[in-house]
Amino acid sequence: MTDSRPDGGLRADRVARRTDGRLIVDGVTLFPRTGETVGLLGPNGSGKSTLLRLLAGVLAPSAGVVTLDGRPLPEVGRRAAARRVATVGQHAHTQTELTVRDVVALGRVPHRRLWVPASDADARAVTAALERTGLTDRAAQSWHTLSGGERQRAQIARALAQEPRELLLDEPTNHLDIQHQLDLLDLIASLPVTTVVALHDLNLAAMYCDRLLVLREGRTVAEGSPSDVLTPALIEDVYGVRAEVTHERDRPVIRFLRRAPRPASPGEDRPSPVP
Ligand SMILES: Nc1ncnc2c1ncn2[C@@H]1O[C@H](COP(=O)(O)OP(=O)(O)OP(=O)(O)O)[C@@H](O)[C@H]1O
Repeated sequence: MTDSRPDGGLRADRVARRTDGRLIVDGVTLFPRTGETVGLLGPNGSGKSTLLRLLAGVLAPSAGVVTLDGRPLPEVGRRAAARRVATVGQHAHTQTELTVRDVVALGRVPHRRLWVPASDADARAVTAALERTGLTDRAAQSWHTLSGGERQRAQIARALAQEPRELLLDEPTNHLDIQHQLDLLDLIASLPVTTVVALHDLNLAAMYCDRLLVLREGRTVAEGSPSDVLTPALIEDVYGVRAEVTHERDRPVIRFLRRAPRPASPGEDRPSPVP
């Protein structure tokens, strides 16, 4: 599905962020199409989280602009933006006394007026979000007793309860076992929302993203479909790792190649065995 409005949705136009005199995001443009899943790739420290925080309006750009339906984010206002854009960061901190359902219900806050009790629609959105993330059984459990992966899923559920049209995720598969990684990305890819997701796993990005944006030192070095972007040359150039790329059902599959350890030649000092 493509966006019929020329300036619709959440967009970053030549955004830069300077911190301590260093450009950590440098002139990045990202125009996600409605409903698509855009993967943000790049080595550690390349600016993925900072770009997500600029898109979320948590950080202000030093140059360039982030717009929501054509209006700069500061003009849209925090509350109105929160009804549209949900974010899941890398490190979620939430008051420990809350139950899982309470945490997920926080997603409804932007939709509720002050002092007005939760409506049936709020309760339905929370129940649906718990179901979609497989946390129904955990609803009454207190947050601080959850495993790392369950906390991650609860934060995704909170974002879903928000019923956003734009979803920003920073390494959402971090703490998840492989089954939950696949379930989560299946879920994200199936949602009728525009998603920008920072990922480290190139194979998961290849499987689930419609488009990829690769950053290095804050700058875009490649953008396009997974097949166009994830070439051996790009992977070696950006990550310094040799890789073999094949294709399955039009999606790249990446196998990383490490040089075999060089056998010691006769007479050469061998490393001492670990005691
Ligand atoms: N508040 C800050 N003050 C100083 N430097 C910062 C600040 N925030 C980020 N940086 C630096 O900016 C660069 C980009 O950081 P960022 O967290 O956006 O990278 P990333 O691509 O998300 O990294 P990772 O894959 O390791 O999560 C890093 O070098 C980081 O140290």
